[in-house]
Formats: sequence, structure tokens, C-alpha cells
Amino acid sequence: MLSFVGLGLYDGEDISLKGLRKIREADHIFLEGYTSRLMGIKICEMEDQYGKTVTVLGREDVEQHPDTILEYAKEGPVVFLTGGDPMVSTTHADLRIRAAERGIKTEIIHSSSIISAVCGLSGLQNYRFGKSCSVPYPTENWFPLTPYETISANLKLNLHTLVYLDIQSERYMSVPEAVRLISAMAEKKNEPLPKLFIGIARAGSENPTVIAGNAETLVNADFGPPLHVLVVPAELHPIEEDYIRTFAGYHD
Ligand SMILES: C[S@@+](CC[C@H](N)C(=O)[O-])C[C@H]1O[C@@H](n2cnc3c(N)ncnc32)[C@H](O)[C@@H]1O
Repeated sequence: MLSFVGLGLYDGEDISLKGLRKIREADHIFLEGYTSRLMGIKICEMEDQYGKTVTVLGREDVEQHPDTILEYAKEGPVVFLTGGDPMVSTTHADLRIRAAERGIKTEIIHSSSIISAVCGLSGLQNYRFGKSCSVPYPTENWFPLTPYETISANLKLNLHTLVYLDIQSERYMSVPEAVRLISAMAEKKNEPLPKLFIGIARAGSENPTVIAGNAETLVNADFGPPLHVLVVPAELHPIEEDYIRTFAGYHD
């Protein structure tokens, strides 16, 4: 059996009781550490909490060489842990299909996800979001403009955009960095910069930061430690506007 278990958003208290039970029953625990991270708990603290060893996997281990996970899962219960919900903005559908092709039973233990947390923290209505995008750290020869294009296409349809920020081994993109990169993309395309952004840091923690404003406000704001995520709102519904005035320091 291969159980995909969501860890929730921030620390060791965010996993469900069902997820914890699956961990306690499992012979092997794997954690993918590349699509998201829980910043409020270290791996060694997870191992203490579970009383078991946690093997951390990189993208290649999961996407190119999943044989070890699948072989263990053929023999007995295996848990595959992911930050947030295990099937939201990840590529784990592929691993589940590969398991099914080998006759391995699978199940999903869902958890809170950044997708729903953003609606609660920003007050933006979930059915008004269009396609999401990710802003990667550019390299010397690579500066993709697709995040700006996605935001722009959503704005034309009056839809909000959820913008994921790059996670590299020990480097986490911040809201100010992302807004600077989106401004550079707009400049490169010679197109206007969105008028409003909402930056969110540490969703799921006891002290999340939520700040709404124009690019200049967000570039100069202090969001504190990671993880960070960004929203580019479309035209606001009056309740959405009231919400960011009340909870995200927004003013005209
Ligand atoms: C690719 S998404 C993976 C989503 C995850 N499976 C989930 O359901 O939450 C990861 C990105 O979401 C954002 N994110 C995830 N957790 C967050 C948190 N607790 N606070 C702020 N941003 C977060 C970051 O921008 C991060 O790079």
C-alpha cells in the first residue's frame, strides 16, 4: 500500500490524525522536499514525533527513479509525505499511476493546502482564481516571461492569480524578490504592471504576514522568514476589498 499523506502548511501539528496513524502503521516513510517545505519543523523533529526514520527525496528520486518506493510499497505499507495537500500543485499523480500499473493499492490522506489558506488569509474568493503560475529564480541565460503572461491573461478575464515562489535547496524566493522580477517582466514586454498585489508569508503559522498594496509597497515591506506566496488580484468584489483593508493593511 502506498499512502500519499499531506503534512499541512507549517509545523508538526498540521498533519491529520489519520495521516499520523498511517505513519505509525508504515514500514517506510518518504518525504519529498522539493515542491513545498514545512518551515516550522525540522526533519529530526519529525522523526522524533513519528518514532521512525524519514527518508528525504529529491525531484529525480521521485520522478526518474521511483523504483525503491514502489518496491517497498509492493511488500507493505509505505507513506509518502508532501507539504500541503499531496496532490495540489505537485507531480505526484504520476507516482500514483505508476503504483497502480504495478498493482499496488494507493490512497490519499488530504491536508490543508496553500490554495485554500490563501483564500482565508487574503479574503479573495476561491472561485475567482484563474490559472496559477510559478516565478523561478532566473539564470544568466534564462528569464521566462510566462508568469507575467499568465497574470495578464487572468486579469483580462477578471480572474485572480496565485503565484508560487521558487524553492531551491536552501534558497526561498521572497515576495519583494518576486514583485521585482514581475516588474522586470512587464518592462521587458513593454506592458503595464498590475496595480495591486497581496503578499503572504508563513501561512498556517501563528504569525502569518499578509500585506496588500502596489509594487512599491510590497518591494519595501518586511515579510519575515519563508515560505512566501503572492496573489495578483483582479477587480475586487466589495467584500474582498473590505477584507484586505481590515486584514492586509490596504489603503488607496
Ligand atoms: C508548488 S506549491 C505546493 C503546494 C502544496 N502541495 C500545497 O498543497 O500547499 C509550493 C509553493 O506554495 C507556497 N507555499 C506553500 N506553503 C506555504 C506557506 N505555508 N506559506 C506561504 N507560502 C506557501 C510557496 O510559494 C511554495 O513555493
